[in-house]
Amino acid sequence: KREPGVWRYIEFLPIEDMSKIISLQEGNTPLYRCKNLEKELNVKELYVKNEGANPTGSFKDRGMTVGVSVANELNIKSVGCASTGNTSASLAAYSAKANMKCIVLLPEGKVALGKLAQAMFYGAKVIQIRGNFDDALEIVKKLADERLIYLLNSVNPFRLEGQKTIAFEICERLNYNVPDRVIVPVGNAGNISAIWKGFKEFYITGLIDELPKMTGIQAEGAKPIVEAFKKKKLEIEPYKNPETVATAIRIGNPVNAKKALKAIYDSNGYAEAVSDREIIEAQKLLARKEGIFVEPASASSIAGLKKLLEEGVIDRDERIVCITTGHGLKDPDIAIRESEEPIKVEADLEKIKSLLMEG
Ligand SMILES: Cc1ncc(COP(=O)(O)O)c(/C=C/C(=O)C(=O)O)c1O
Repeated sequence: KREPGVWRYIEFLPIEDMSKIISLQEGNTPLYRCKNLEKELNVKELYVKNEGANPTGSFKDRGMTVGVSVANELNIKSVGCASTGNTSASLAAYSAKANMKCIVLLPEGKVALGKLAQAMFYGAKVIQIRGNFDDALEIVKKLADERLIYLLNSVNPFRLEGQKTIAFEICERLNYNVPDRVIVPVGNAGNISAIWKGFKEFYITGLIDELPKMTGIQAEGAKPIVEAFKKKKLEIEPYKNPETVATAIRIGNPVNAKKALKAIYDSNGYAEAVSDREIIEAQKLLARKEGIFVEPASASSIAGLKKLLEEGVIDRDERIVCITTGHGLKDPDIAIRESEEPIKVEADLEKIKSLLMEG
């Protein structure tokens, strides 16, 4: 009997020497049936695939276990990436286990606290640049061109090979009853492309006989893929200054835009943008209705579902899977800012009882 997790699907993964695999037992994340949210949103069948349950708290671990294992096979000694945070946290962890040097470039002041703590604590060399993610990516690409680092952003196809296992797990867990629609938050656009690749591979091998509509959600202030989709184009107009509270997807020039748009067109899917307010409301709804705490960017898939139901794009009787991509603890500042103030009081029973009465 095979262990669950990314390497359960080893025949679909690009590794020759299994002894070189670097794994933190990633994958095998929960697929929750969200009956409370179904009532709230008036949909028939809604699941949430919570990638926040991965070892470093995001779906990036799926891509990194494969990317770093391949780097290990190639006897690479130093790896690097640009990151809005989660990629750097994940690469720092996997490269530590692989005994590789790790350098990460982050947009100064725009990385959520938990992610910065991870990258630092796992021992990566953390460089904060005065610029945004896209500026950082341009630099690490040049470092890679000069062979100074092995690049593990999602321009590296081995990253997508690991992330496609999200589709495999959804299929297995639903006994190969493929969802009608899979909704994914989109930043650099690697994940939606990878998930589509996974469904297609299960289709080609005859394990499933239908394919889901791939639906990408971006933030209003960083939606080059949504704009291209609305014009039915394959080329994007990059954003010079992407802006959103969902800093994980604060990306203006997604490297996988073409792959993502092809996935959306080929699957008869859709792309939509949501406001920061809609993202935060969805983040709160998911926590307070289903007990699932995710970081803002993750909740954009829920915000997008709500919006597309209201717009009549998504039918209420579809079987829907929303991917939530990162744990809520990644961004504690926003969670505290968006919550009711704690009450400060002496440790006095009567006082506390009176507070309980207030309800
Ligand atoms: C929580 C969360 N949700 C969604 C995305 C978007 O996925 P892609 O569309 O595959 O980029 C990210 C991406 C983060 C980085 O790009 C990075 O960490 O550098 C994320 O962390």
